Amino acid sequence: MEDQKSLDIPSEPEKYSKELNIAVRAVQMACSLCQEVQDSLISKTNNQIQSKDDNSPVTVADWSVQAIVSWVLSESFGSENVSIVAEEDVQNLSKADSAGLLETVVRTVNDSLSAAPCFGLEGPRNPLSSSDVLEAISRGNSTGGATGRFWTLDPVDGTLGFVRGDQYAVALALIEDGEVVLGVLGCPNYPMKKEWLNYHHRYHRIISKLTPTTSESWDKGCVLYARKGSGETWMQPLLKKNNKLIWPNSAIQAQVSSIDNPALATFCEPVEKSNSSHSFTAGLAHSVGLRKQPLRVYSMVKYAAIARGDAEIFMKFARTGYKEKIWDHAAGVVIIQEAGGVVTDAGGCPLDFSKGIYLEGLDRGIIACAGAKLHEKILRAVDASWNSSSL
Ligand SMILES: Nc1ncnc2c1ncn2[C@@H]1O[C@H](COP(=O)(O)OS(=O)(=O)O)[C@@H](OP(=O)(O)O)[C@H]1O
Ligand SMILES: [Mg+2]
Ligand SMILES: [Mg+2]
Ligand SMILES: [Mg+2]
Repeated sequence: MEDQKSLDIPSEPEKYSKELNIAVRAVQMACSLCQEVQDSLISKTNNQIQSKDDNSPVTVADWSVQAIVSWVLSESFGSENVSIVAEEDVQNLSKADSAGLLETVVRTVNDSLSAAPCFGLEGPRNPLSSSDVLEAISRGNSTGGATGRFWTLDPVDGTLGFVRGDQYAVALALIEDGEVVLGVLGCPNYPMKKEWLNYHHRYHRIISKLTPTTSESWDKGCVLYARKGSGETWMQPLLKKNNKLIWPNSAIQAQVSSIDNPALATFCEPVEKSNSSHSFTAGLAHSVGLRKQPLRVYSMVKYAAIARGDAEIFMKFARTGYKEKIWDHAAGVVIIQEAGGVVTDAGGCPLDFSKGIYLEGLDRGIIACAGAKLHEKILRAVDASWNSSSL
């Protein structure tokens, strides 16, 4: 009887389950949008790649994804409850000579939102106007901090990879009282199985013209997600616009690699030398006996690679003076940790998401490893190499 009673007590719903559910769907929809824009960027030579003040690229996809994710979150939770720290602003879009660009963004946003039901989301009753879209993008201008709840969004991480037809990611995380509690990472060009990477999307595109592919063979991308403290990271294939969503969309668990011997490990790092010192990591790799060539991959796909066990070490040592932003790391950190990995700065401290838009106080760089033992070894090697390097 006792047992019967306890079974009758409804179990407490998992914390953040609604947030996670909506976030994964929104990222799926964003990935679909990005794939369409990336295809059009590559097929046409057009002027839709803009430069920001720091000369970094920004595209229709960056603004459009920020608009749709912001819109979906606001609709789902009420705009008064949603605070978002996101990368893009409306400055370039609102210029007098940007009318054409804004029009393209508005069209892209409405095309994407009209397919919201395919992702299990509700779209708007009427298409969004330019000012609705600008407002949705601007809602990403929160500044974060140590208390309360906010989302952080990198609508397109690795924009350089994106415009080059290569890897990029859509990254969304929920932060509460300074801790990342949810992370969702969409990787539209990172197939569910690493081996399919060889089947590179460029070839894929050519082949797909010849043979219509089923969703099984077509899923060249994946979405990873994790909830802090669950001890689980999940990965699902990318949804196509007209596939019916069957939640949780055949997700499988992702786990870090068990390799703890540096000689057998693969390390990944940013593609651009200006984003991380390749010479420092090359010296360090040599000192710990890493034999494999570094895997240089754009974007937070590097975090995904560690979480899935496709690589064991990720290092980023930005030049002195560069301050890492929270949206470039939040989703990746929780996804690696819940998959069994360890992420800290080079001093072994956790990354601090409680200080606003930057990871303040970061010691030298970021080190993510498949496990604690390997992480320990890399930290020691960084210390040993640091003083003899010119960084
Ligand atoms: N100088 C400098 N140093 C370090 N990091 C920088 C720098 N400039 C930009 N960024 C940020 O790096 C983000 C891309 O980082 P990645 O690790 O993916 O680098 S790379 O694209 O592989 O080279 C990139 O993210 P996105 O702008 O979303 O693409 C930037 O936020
Ligand atoms: Mg980024
Ligand atoms: Mg970005
Ligand atoms: Mg950028």
